[in-house]
Amino acid sequence: MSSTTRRPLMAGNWKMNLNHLEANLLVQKLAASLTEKQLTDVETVVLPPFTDLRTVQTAVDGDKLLIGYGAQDLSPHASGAYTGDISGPLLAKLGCTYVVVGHSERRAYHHEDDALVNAKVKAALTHGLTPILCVGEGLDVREQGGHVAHCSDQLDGGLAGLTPEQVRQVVVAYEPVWAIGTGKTATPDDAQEVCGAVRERLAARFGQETADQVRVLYGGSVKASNIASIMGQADVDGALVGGASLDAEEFAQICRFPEHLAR
Ligand SMILES: O=C[C@H](O)COP(=O)(O)O
Repeated sequence: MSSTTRRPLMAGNWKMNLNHLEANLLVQKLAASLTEKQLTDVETVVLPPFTDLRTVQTAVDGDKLLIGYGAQDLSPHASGAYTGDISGPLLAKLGCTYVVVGHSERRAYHHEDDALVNAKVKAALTHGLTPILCVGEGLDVREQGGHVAHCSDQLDGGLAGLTPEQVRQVVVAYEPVWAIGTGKTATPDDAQEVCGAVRERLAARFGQETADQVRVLYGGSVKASNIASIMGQADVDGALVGGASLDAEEFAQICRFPEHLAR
C-alpha cells in the first residue's frame, strides 16, 4: 500500500490552551473554512483539553460537523479511586475517537515510561479509542545519531503485547522533541527517515500488511508554510500539530495541503 491510499490525518493538539468558549469558536471556524470534500479527503481532528470536550461534542453533533475529536491523555484504568485522572470509558462516552498517548511532554513532566504508555495504548484500544502513540528523540540523542534506534525502542515498548490486528488500529506520531514548539522543523528528509524506519519496524514485528495500514504522522513546528513538503514524503501520512492548530485559518490551510502538493 502506498502513502496515497492511507487517508491523511491532521490532528490539532491544543495542549493546555483555549477555554470552552474559545474551543467552540475555533471548531466552528475550522469547519466553515473547509469544504465537505476537503474534510472527506483529509481526516481533520482536534485534541482539546478535557474541559472542552463536552463543548466540542455539542458543536460537532449539533451541526453535524465532519470533524473528529479526542483527548490528550487517558488513565490506564477504567474507573476507580484515581483522583484527577480521566478514563477511556469517560472519553468514549463523550464521543471521543482519538487519544494521544506518550506525548513527550507527558514523558518529560509526568515521568511516563514505556510500560505506562503501553498500558495506556491497551486501555485506549479496549475502550474503542484510537491511540496516537508518540515517539521521538531529544536533541542529545539526535546529535549522537541514535534517533532511529531510540524511536524504534519507544515503538516496541508502546506496542508490546499487541496483536497485528490491534496495531492496525494505532496511529504513530514521530515528534522529535527538539522540534516541538521551537520553530525548528525537521527537514522533510529527517521526517521521512524516522517515519520510514517506524514503518520498517512495524513490518518486522507485525508484518508488512499491518505496517502498510498504520498511519504515521510527523509533529514538530508544523505550519501551513511547511506542511506540503513534509506531506510529500512517502511514509508521512499526516501531522500532529501543536501551536499552529490554535489558529483556525492556519490549521485549515494545513488541512488543505493537497492543493499545494506536488507528489
Ligand atoms: O503535539 C504536537 C506537537 O508537540 C508539536 O507541537 P508544535 O506544533 O507546537 O511544535
